[in-house]
Amino acid sequence: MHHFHYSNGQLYCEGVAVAAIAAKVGTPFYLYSHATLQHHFQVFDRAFGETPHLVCFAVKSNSNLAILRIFINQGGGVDIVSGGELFRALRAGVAPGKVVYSGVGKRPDEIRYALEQGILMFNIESPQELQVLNQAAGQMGRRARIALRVNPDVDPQTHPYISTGLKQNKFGIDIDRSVAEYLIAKQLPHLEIVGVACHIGSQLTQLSPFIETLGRLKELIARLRREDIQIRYLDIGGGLGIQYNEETPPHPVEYGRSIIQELQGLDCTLILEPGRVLVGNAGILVTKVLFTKQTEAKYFIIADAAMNDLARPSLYGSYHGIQPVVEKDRREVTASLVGPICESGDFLAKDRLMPAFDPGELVAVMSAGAYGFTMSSNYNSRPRVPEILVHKNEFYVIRQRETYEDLIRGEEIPICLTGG
Ligand SMILES: Cc1ncc(COP(=O)(O)O)c(C=O)c1O
Ligand SMILES: N[C@@H](CCCC[NH3+])C(=O)O
Repeated sequence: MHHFHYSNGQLYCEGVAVAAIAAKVGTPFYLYSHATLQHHFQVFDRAFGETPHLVCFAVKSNSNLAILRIFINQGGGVDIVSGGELFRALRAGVAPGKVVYSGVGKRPDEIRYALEQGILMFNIESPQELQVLNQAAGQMGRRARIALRVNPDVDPQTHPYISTGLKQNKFGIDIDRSVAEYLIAKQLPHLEIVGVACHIGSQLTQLSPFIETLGRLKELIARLRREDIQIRYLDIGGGLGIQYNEETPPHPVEYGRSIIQELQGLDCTLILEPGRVLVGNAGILVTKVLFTKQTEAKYFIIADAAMNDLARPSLYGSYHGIQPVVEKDRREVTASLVGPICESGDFLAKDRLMPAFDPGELVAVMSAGAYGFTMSSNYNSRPRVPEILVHKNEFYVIRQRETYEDLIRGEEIPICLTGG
């Protein structure tokens, strides 16, 4: 559903003109539609109907407290990968019993924090982690609920940097070895085996890799049950793709239907960890053109947002739609939309046909709600941009623009350098 739309040649987010927000908050900024976020959650959640399930939003895709709160208010849980994400999610109001914790490198302090809070489940990614968690739980007088995150060796057919379920990836425990690890875990006194977890990659545009994975997970659960290891939760991760350009990913309803069908009679509570599909198309990045520049080789449109604000194009060569905030009659040019950062890899769109934007014009970088702000940095000492949420006919600053003072917070010049 699209709550970003044009009316009288102006881009709107729900009932608010994007240009009016820009006039108030300056550029660049991230802009999200509350209605879209809520709608995406509901559609995804309802796609699993009466099947016992929990939608654990992948915090890494967008960790703004207000956005987490929207999903939590709908009954959602969270998938976290760090102590920092746990802290955020708790601040946003999540019940610890709805938190699953993935990641290949959990630190001892992060493990203790999650144990203290009593999260739903640790998704264990190595034999050593199993031992460390058991020990930590023992020391704290707790019992940790666990799943093993298995690596099924399935090709998700996505960008190599974001595929996670192949043998050569660092993630999970080889599915063929996982039964042996489950048997070890069963002997560890401070662990309670409750689940099986898996996540094969991100931005998947086909159902077949999911289905192939489910087949392997079902087999594994059957084998575990023969070993008298009871599995209550099956966590199948996230990864459902969205349309950035010409992709045709399955609709969440189709995704849900095929999964339910595949898992009939399994008698597990399903856990899902969607990120991108909930937030990706619910947000845009709004930037302003500073200059245009014709060189001998190319035409550049230089904007005030850069790779530090949105890393995806530079990092993965990803496509994001580029649209005017205020439409006007004009030609199209083959251009690169670039930022002020001192790297030639700093582009938001490269050698593409786009409107011939003029200096001073606002540009919307589409589908920027997932892995946009969360992957942003202060490179080139650029303050991170604000995040704005539109709800009905109002807009709310849900994260303020960083200041120069914010940039140096925590830094100190030691006395040995000041001669004091
Ligand atoms: C363990 C885990 N769960 C969930 C996700 C969310 O993925 P996506 O945003 O593709 O739905 C990721 C990232 O790919 C992940 O690593
Ligand atoms: N950061 C990636 C997705 C990574 C998924 C993390 N498991 C992207 O923007 O597409």
